[in-house]
Amino acid sequence: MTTSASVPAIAIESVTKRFGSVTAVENVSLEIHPGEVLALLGPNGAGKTTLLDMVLGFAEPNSGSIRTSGDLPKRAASNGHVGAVLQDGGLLEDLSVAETVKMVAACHYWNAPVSDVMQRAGVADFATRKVKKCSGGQKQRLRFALALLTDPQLLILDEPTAGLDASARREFWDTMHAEAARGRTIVFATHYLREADDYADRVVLMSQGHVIADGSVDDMTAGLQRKLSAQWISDSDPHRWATAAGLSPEQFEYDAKLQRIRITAADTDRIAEQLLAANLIRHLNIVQPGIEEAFFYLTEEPTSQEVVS
Ligand SMILES: Nc1ncnc2c1ncn2[C@@H]1O[C@H](COP(=O)(O)OP(=O)(O)OP(=O)(O)O)[C@@H](O)[C@H]1O
Repeated sequence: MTTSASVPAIAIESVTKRFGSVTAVENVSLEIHPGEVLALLGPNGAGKTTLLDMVLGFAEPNSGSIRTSGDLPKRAASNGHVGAVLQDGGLLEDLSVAETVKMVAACHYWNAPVSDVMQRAGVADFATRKVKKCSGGQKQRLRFALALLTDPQLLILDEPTAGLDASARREFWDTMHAEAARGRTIVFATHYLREADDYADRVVLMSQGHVIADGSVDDMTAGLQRKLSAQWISDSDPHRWATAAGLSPEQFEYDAKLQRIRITAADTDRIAEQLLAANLIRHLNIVQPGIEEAFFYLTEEPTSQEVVS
């Protein structure tokens, strides 16, 4: 596997894709560098699959250009420079796992040693099992083995762990992590925000065909409000304190039964210092917003799905 740091792994320039009256992707530009692990997030219909399909050469943009390792997507894919794990890429149910890998290997002009690929993708242990007897997680590993056959510099994964249980997801990502450590560029679309947080160096958030945020999870959560909670231990009225501190009723809550205050604010550190200095609270807890909060805030998805620890 060779990578050149000077040529972007993927260069997307002002790309727009329409389906009739629907604009699935609008004027998107992105540069993805060799060795990056990038998560593509966004609500249903945001344009993630359409963008990945264009990167893989399955669809053509209406305008703009895409290059993968400096090449046209179709050429890069046919040269084996790009591997893809798609959610429901077809598999022949009556073949065994090993037969499937060998058959697909035979279709390539060049392939990495089959036994090595099977080992790396974690399918060697169930190599003789028929595809129809494999679990969802095992089938995804098999698709992953097929994607690795040409030793591609770039791996594109569209919702690779959709429908898998937590342990199958973790096993899949452990394997993927090892491939990222080998310097492969990995771009994956997911609805599991935790996966983006755990495995990606960079997160691109799409909504309605546009890129609305691009950076690390820390960048995306930096400006969000934190949540402070603590036990109120003073005889004074917490509401009076909150008003004097300039907190609005939306920012301040007091549970008289539990004697706990809850504050939502950007400057919780300063507020905590004041409360502690005046000996008003104990058992202080400040929660930093995570990727879920950033996602729902930026995409304005309903907050009922918000996960607050
Ligand atoms: N072949 C197609 N014909 C017509 N419209 C399409 C086609 N493919 C996608 N679309 C539309 O383009 C928009 C973007 O869809 P896309 O599948 O790219 O979104 P997504 O972010 O991958 O969504 P999801 O998370 O639900 O998979 C949607 O409005 C979708 O209905």
